[in-house]
Amino acid sequence: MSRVRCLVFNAALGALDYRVPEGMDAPAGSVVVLPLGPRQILGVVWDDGELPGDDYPAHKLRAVLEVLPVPPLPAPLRRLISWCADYYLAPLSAVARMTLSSSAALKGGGTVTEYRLTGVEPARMTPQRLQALDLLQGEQATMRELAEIAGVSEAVLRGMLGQGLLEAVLVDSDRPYPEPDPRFAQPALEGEQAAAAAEMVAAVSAHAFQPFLLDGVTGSGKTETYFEAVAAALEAGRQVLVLLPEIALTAAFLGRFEARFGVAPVTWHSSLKASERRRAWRQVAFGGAKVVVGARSALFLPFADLGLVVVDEAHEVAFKQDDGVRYNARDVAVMRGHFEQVPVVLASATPALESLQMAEAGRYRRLVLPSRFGGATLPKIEIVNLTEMQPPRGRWLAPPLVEALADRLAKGEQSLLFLNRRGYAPLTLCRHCGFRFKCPNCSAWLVEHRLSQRLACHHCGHEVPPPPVCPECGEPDCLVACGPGVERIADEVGELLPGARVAVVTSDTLASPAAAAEFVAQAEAKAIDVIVGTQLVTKGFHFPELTLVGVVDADMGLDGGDLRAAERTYQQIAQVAGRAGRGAKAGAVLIQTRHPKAAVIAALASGERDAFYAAETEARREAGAPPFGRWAAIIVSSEDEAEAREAARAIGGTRPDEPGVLILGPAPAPLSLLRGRHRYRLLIAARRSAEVQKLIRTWLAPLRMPPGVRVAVDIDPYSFV
Ligand SMILES: Nc1ncnc2c1ncn2[C@@H]1O[C@H](COP(=O)(O)OP(=O)(O)OP(=O)(O)O)[C@@H](O)[C@H]1O
Ligand SMILES: [Zn+2]
Repeated sequence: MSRVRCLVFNAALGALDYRVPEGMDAPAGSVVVLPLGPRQILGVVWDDGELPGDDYPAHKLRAVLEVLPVPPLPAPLRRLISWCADYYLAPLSAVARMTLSSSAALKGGGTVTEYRLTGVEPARMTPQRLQALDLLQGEQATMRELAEIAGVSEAVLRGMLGQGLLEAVLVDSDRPYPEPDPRFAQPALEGEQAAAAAEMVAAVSAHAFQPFLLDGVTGSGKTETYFEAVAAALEAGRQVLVLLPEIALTAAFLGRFEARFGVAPVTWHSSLKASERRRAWRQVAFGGAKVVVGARSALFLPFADLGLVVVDEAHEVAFKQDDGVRYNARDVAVMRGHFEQVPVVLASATPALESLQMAEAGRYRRLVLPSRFGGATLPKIEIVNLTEMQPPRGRWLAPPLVEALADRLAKGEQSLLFLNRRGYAPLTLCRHCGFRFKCPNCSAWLVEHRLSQRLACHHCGHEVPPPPVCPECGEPDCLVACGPGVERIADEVGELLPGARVAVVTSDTLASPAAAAEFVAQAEAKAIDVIVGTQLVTKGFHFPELTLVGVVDADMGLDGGDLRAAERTYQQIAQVAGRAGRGAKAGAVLIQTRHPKAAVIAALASGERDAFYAAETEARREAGAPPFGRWAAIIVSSEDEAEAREAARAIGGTRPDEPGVLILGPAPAPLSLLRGRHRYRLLIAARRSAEVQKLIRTWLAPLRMPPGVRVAVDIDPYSFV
């Protein structure tokens, strides 16, 4: 009889032992159905000796009920899951659950019935049918998903099915994806591109772990260059994972991929339909999905034969997940490459300081693309000193920027204004009594969104329509908007340049890949004159006719005292500046600031990136901050403020005393109320050599917290709110 220890998806249960019945094959990694009391639960057979368990007597063991029809999770992936759980102090089951991310896929292949429009005109039109006919153009999905897309009930759709307006289509969830062709349209690489590509290609062929930092200025052709490594992996018959920081970038990426490889890659993100998830997951596991492009969650997919991992825009903070398992996808990607024994490419024009440091230390191989492709020049950067040139009252664009916008409009060229603030105004108050609109669940102001006519909290999603009278003093029509958001800047552009076609681009307006694709198409067709956007438009996009970038408020990210404030400001502004002048026409960038002498602004203006990074690196080294020290945060929260405070104090009271480890706090978090929970923070700052995880584990393990208290550990934190 063979005995297996299984990981089950309930952290409280730990690992459980089962018996493998005669004739059943259940090697490590097998996804299995297990009996537990009267229930059946999902589990994964784990490696012998890896998980602690008890010596439950062999004759009492219950038998594994079934091995699910998917390949066992491969050994490198199991090691990655274990590593993540250890490193990020997360329950193993929580990490493993990120791998088993399609429950339908586990049940095997099969057919799904989907529906689509037939093109038949209805005998009787109703407003709901009209809406469905409009919104379902080009869609094919299950009834439930179509109902969601169309915003009508399933009953309406069933009625349409009965009338022949919709038809059923049987979809095989195991149908293969078309294979990308590595030789479909090979570009001729320029000298430095070719040299960088050759190194990456060699590493792919060697099938050995090798992290690369592909450090190329904006528009240098990093994508084309790493595509050669992708091609090499395809030639070798292996799979590739490309991680992008946001779904909004996927649309542009798909087009470029298809132009190079003949077909679109497989996509993986949270807005996939259930049937697409099932198909993608299974094809990844069986090796039929050759190239997967996805958000950070794609990192835990069960690739059958991975040959290369690429993290594009690798400096992006969006790779850090700040709830559930708090991991950094950039770092986990490197670990995945390590366990899979394959190269990992981190591509960026503004690498994270951590990544540059790793290159400096010789752990990553740095590949440099110093100039733009095709002779395009980097844009000219000018500072607009707002203390000398003020916009008129109630406006945010200073005269030089307005002039430059008017000039581009007259020439038929495109402009981009960057302000990292969604909505119309960040604060709304009553002119009469001074009342400020605050979120009831968070310590944050409500942000006015005029397009959707809402006051919204950007932390918890709480929304209210703007009230006709002040809720405090009852005065009608008394609300004033304070400060600018992108919508307000768009209004200002509309007033200053009446003919301009203005597009607001934020996560609100580009919520889906389809919306993003539409925006890219419009911008490429020159149907947009001025783009006003948040950080979403700072990277990845390539619009050759865009010749002017205006940074509305360069100082915004600098206050707050965040560890990475200067670095992030540098990255965002350098990235958005990089959108200008990518084609034949030269670009210009105007940066509005009240602090032209601040080191980061001066570095942007002079283009002295290396000097800026060097100074930043020295400051971090002196402060013992990451990457020279290890930081971790403990966040204690409860719906009850006193309970949160007490729990945080109790944790603080048992703090370990170790040389080289400094523990600060507990202190109320800057965002002291979030989604209805009161929050306290502790910060652990340790020497690089300290075993921070072990220290936290032994510190927190004996503490018993009231059920309403949550204690979250954030290793290498990015957020300090
Ligand atoms: N060798 C090449 N042959 C043909 N076209 C190229 C080549 N290299 C780059 N390009 C083109 O130049 C443009 C800029 O390249 P790309 O977008 O890959 O730059 P990037 O370095 O990724 O830029 P960013 O970091 O600013 O997003 C693209 O349109 C790309 O197709
Ligand atoms: Zn809120």
